[in-house]
Amino acid sequence: MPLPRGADLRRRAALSRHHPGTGRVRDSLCAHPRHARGHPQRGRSQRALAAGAPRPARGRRRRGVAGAWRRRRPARSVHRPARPPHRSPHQPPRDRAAPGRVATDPDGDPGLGRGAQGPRHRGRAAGPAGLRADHGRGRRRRGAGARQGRRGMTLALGIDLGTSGVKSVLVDERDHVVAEAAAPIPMSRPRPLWCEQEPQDWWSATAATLDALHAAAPRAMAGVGAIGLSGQMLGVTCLDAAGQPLRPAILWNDGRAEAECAAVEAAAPDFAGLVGCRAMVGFPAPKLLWLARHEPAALDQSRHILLPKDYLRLRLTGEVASDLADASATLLMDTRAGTWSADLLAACGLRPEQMPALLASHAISGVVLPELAARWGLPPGTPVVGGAGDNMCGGVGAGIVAAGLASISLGTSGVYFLANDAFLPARGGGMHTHRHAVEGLFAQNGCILSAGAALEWVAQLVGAEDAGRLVAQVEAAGLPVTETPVFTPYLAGERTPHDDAGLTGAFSGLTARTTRLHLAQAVLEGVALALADCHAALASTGAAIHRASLVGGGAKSRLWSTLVASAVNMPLGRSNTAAVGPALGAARLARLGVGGPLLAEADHTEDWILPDGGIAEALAAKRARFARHLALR
Ligand SMILES: Nc1ncnc2c1ncn2[C@@H]1O[C@H](COP(=O)(O)OP(=O)(O)O)[C@@H](O)[C@H]1O
Ligand SMILES: O=C(CO)[C@@H](O)[C@H](O)COP(=O)(O)O
Repeated sequence: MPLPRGADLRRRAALSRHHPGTGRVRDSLCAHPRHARGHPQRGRSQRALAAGAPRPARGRRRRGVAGAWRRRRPARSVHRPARPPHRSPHQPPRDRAAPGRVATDPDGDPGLGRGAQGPRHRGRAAGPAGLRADHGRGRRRRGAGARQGRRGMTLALGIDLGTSGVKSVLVDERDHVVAEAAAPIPMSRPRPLWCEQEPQDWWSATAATLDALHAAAPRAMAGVGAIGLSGQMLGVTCLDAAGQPLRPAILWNDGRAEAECAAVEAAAPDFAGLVGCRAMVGFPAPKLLWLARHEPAALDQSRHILLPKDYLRLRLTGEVASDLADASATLLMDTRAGTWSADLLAACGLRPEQMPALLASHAISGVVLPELAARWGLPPGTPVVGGAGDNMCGGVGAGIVAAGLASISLGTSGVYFLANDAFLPARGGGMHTHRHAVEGLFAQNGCILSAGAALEWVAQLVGAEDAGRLVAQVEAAGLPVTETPVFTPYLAGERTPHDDAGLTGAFSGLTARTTRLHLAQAVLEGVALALADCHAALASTGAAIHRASLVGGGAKSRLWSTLVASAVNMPLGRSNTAAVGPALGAARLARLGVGGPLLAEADHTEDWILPDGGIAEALAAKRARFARHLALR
């Protein structure tokens, strides 16, 4: 059972004495990513920087001068269910924890080998195999984890519930990832257009990563000052009063609710102006109306409707809450006001009490349950902050914390995310505007539904051992873009710019010389072309994109990164933490929540991926054929 709140706070007070903060103070302008060495716009006007500098970060930095990360009280408005949830009724009675893979600073925690590996999941490598835990700083950072343990320095733990798996990272006060672990999550497509996951699998995978981190880096876990949550967005999770899932979660790439979109939009006179975009398939509001129409009992019995990472919060802390950023994409909120809309809830058959309390992304939502803190060697009463959707957290992880900065995510989905200091609702083109995790900022988004998902699909199709190895073979082959087929990645319909759940994927230009590697490269190119469509949709709104960075698992590939840079014709920053960007962003929000700086280090960018003239020309030549595939639906 959850510890009584008063006891939690007493433990937390004790903790704050034992873990004095070490927040660093940096000049806010110098910390801006555009000032990074090698940045293409370095030295340009400072006005946008001054205007766009994130307010919370400045505030925290000032507090950091006092030398300690402040501890904050958990939000009062959060709700606790009758008892902590333990297992989904959809699961077999065994613990389905997928063993996590872990990578740590090789010298960080003595006595533990690096890269303890769990078994493969469905024949694919689990998690970000091959990522070095210290991201290439092993020699310079020798012994860092051990020192942290001795000095009691404060680390932040970021947990990212991606669609393909959970990634958890331990981040030190200089923003270095000292250990990370990953565990896969299965996905189910039980009917055409449907896409679901079991909340219990989210929790099992999360627990597996934290077990792995605890086993590999116990001292670092003992130094954790706060936890942040990032998660795949838009998932609908229906829970009973005890926190038990009533059905599998309906994911962001589920296309069942097309018929419900018009009815949802009709519920507000200026729907897009209120929520930030048109009602589109895959978003929570139409999916909830679908449940009201097709599974009314499940909706009626739901005591709580949660987003994916908020289910993790419930399991971690026993608290029911969400953050304003992730919740702003439900299409059930007055996005500017930051409140649930009574009209939209009613239109979807929802009762206001079914919705969680809303918090800022850096606000403390609760503390880790005592038995879990003991299991993972976390300090008793470790606070968990609001966190945000994975795209907002990916943005924070990539330093996208001022207007005009963008990130492009190559995860299961592909997302173009542009931070803005104005709320600019999207009125078409499959675009969507939400709140950013950084207070005062919003973000314009374009999203393609199958980026890594398309790569995974072709890897399975051609019998590759795993997607990463297939990409390595493609890179080694060096095939000219002029010789590969054209591929449209509409395997689950498409959101931006088409907003059409009925679109299908296609290859064209196959010849007797086409090999499995040609097909695989065509998929990478097709994703790049689809992201170029997002870029064009964003540009058509008049958006000024000063700089863009890559995040997500696909960013591990130089070829894929170059294809994307060439398709959008922009240099793209790529950091050593790109593949765990959302988890890093969640950790940064956690640190902010306990009085540390948002960005402790100016920039992680290791290299700039430049557009390649030849590739850009070949992709441009393929664009007309790519567009013609739309007629093949
Ligand atoms: N070495 C690699 N090169 C290119 N893509 C990769 C590589 N390794 C993994 N991926 C892709 O990265 C995707 C996972 O990225 P990730 O950001 O973790 O996604 P999510 O957050 O949706 O779980 C997978 O779909 C996989 O196809
Ligand atoms: O629907 C969206 C954003 O609107 C997706 O981007 C999900 O948030 C899934 O993210 P990944 O698992 O692909 O990172």
